[in-house]
Amino acid sequence: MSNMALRNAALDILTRVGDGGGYSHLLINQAIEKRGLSNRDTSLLTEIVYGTIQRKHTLDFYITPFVQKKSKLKPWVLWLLYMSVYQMVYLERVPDHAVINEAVEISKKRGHKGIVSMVNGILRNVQRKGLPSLDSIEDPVERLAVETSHPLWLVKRWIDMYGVDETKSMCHQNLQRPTMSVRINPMKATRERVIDRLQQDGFDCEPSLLSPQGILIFKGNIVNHALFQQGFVTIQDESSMLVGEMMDLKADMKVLDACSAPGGKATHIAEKLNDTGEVFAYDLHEKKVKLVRDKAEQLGLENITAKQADGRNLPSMHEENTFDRILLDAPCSGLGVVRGKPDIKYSKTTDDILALSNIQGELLDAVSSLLKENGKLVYSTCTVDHEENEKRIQQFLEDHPEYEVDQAFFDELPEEARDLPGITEWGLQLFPQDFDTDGFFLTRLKKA
Ligand SMILES: C[S@@+](CC[C@H](N)C(=O)[O-])C[C@H]1O[C@@H](n2cnc3c(N)ncnc32)[C@H](O)[C@@H]1O
Repeated sequence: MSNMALRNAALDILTRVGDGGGYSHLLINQAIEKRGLSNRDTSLLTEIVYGTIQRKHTLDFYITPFVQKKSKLKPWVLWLLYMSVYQMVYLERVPDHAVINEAVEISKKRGHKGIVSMVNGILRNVQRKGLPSLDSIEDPVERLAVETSHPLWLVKRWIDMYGVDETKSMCHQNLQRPTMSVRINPMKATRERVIDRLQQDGFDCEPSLLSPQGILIFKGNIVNHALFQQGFVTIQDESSMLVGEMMDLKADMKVLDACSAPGGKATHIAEKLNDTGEVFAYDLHEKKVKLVRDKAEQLGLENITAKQADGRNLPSMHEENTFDRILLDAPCSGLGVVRGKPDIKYSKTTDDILALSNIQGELLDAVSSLLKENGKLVYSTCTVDHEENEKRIQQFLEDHPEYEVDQAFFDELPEEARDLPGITEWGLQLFPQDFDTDGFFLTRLKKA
């Protein structure tokens, strides 16, 4: 693909994301598949699209002094400016003059002469005069928001919840690319053998501290490797692996995964049961249930039954006191995964958080009756917010005196995770800066 075509594709994706026409990770995947992009093109397209979205607020601060009537610009022109300045500031291997020439060529194809000369003028001014200094922002919270490209309301909310230092680290960590991690399938190979094989094939990888099944991959494309294609490993963030580790699973157990798609944790649970017992995996969306079935099949697991259901209706489908273990990996605002899905940090609102917290409460209430006495229920989210995590659990326990936090959970955490700042009486909030994982909350409750 030519450089021009690649940047045009990037601009299409950015403009669609900006219009609310899709999520960047899905649009990038579609573009890669549709155009059959090479590894080099895939990596540059991903870098430009993610990088531009990830830094959007900072880029806006940078271009504002150079643009008159910014609010009147067509969305594609604004995204072209963001995308170009992103490359000029953050991509050292792309020379500024090449970025400007390509932006001008793209403008010629999409707009009239006035737009072409405006884009050319703005980018040449940025190049000649340099960027405005972030030091000009006096308020330290606003500065943090602009510097790390987070909405101001979110930074303020996190500071109120977790303090300035934790929020600062989290905002900076959210700008880093997530480290790839995979989970080995213990029914097919040991972690040592998989690491040996990957290293022989030129991968830079090491064992995870959070899961004995986890491997961190710093260099190497696992998706193209036979071990991935043959179901020896599956891609999963380490924080999610911790859920399977903390479920206290034993052979022959009957386990409910109420919100299971795409099946990362359901398959982990099934592996831990060593293909004994039974995992009942549900999801609200039929289309997504297929992903759970596909993943189970890819990993060669036969102890998962995946079906469509609203988790809130499960009491009408199963008897009370049926399951030994329940996982509620709840739908959430996703503010812990903004490194990999940067669109999320701009699109979520406090209303979304409150609405999700209500649904989480309804799901918890619904599944709670299905747990056997002395059974254990793990609740998790990939978000960083009290409302959906600690307060959600606190409220549930107030409404359900038959439940309590299982204190053994804290002792069973991996040693490295026992003193984290996110540990409270309600569970563990993992911050992305703790282990370079997603921001993630998990806790384990037991039914007396
Ligand atoms: C955090 S994701 C689950 C990820 C999954 N546990 C995994 O590890 O691959 C939350 C899931 O909940 C599903 N969901 C949302 N509302 C639901 C409901 N009322 N009942 C059941 N599933 C629901 C979503 O479709 C989504 O797939």
